[in-house]
Amino acid sequence: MSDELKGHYEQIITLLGEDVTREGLLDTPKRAAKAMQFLTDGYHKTLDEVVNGAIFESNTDEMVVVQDIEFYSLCEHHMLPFIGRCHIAYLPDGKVLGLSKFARIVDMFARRLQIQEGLTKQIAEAVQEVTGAKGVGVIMEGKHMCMMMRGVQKQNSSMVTSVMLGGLRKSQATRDEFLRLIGK
Ligand SMILES: Nc1nc2c(ncn2[C@@H]2O[C@H](COP(=O)(O)OP(=O)(O)OP(=O)(O)O)[C@@H](O)[C@H]2O)c(=O)[nH]1
Ligand SMILES: [Zn+2]
Repeated sequence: MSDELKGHYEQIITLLGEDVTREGLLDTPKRAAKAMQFLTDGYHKTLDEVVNGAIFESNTDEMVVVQDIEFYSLCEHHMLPFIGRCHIAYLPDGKVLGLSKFARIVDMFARRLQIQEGLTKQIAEAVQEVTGAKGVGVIMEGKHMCMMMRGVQKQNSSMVTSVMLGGLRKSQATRDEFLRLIGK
């Protein structure tokens, strides 16, 4: 697979007008293939693997917030990066999830071709599925290279998306608490 991808990168680089035999580019097709495979390795992961059983019993029923999880994704329209921060809140129902697993869930979905809205929803639904929480909220703030480096070239724009499930959807007060905790 990697060799095939490497061959395609050789063609792409040549079609872009470069000389793949010049010294600086000799290993570039291989590196590019490897980098792209890393940036899309979310396709080869499952929620079970990523969570690895790190669900713990707990009698806490207060909101838990994990904020400022950085993400790096690729937009499905241009395959250019969009990057930013993700904030996750949940209302535990007898179980809590290992802290690092929130970041692993974010990476698993971010390392695919995505639009930010879909990414936000997939993360929220995954957290809901593994924790069985009474409510889940996910807010993502992203900067899209396809809007900054090309196209309309707006360097200061960012996109905010949110998905609220269960108690975070139903209760304005709970949503407000989430926003307050992340300083919004
Ligand atoms: N809603 C949404 N749109 C996105 C996201 N990433 C990129 N886009 C948009 O997808 C659209 C694709 O529009 P097209 O007109 O088909 O493509 P294009 O000619 O390259 O568009 P421009 O970017 O306007 O030059 C653009 O408006 C992008 O800004 C995303 O995560 N969510
Ligand atoms: Zn794009």
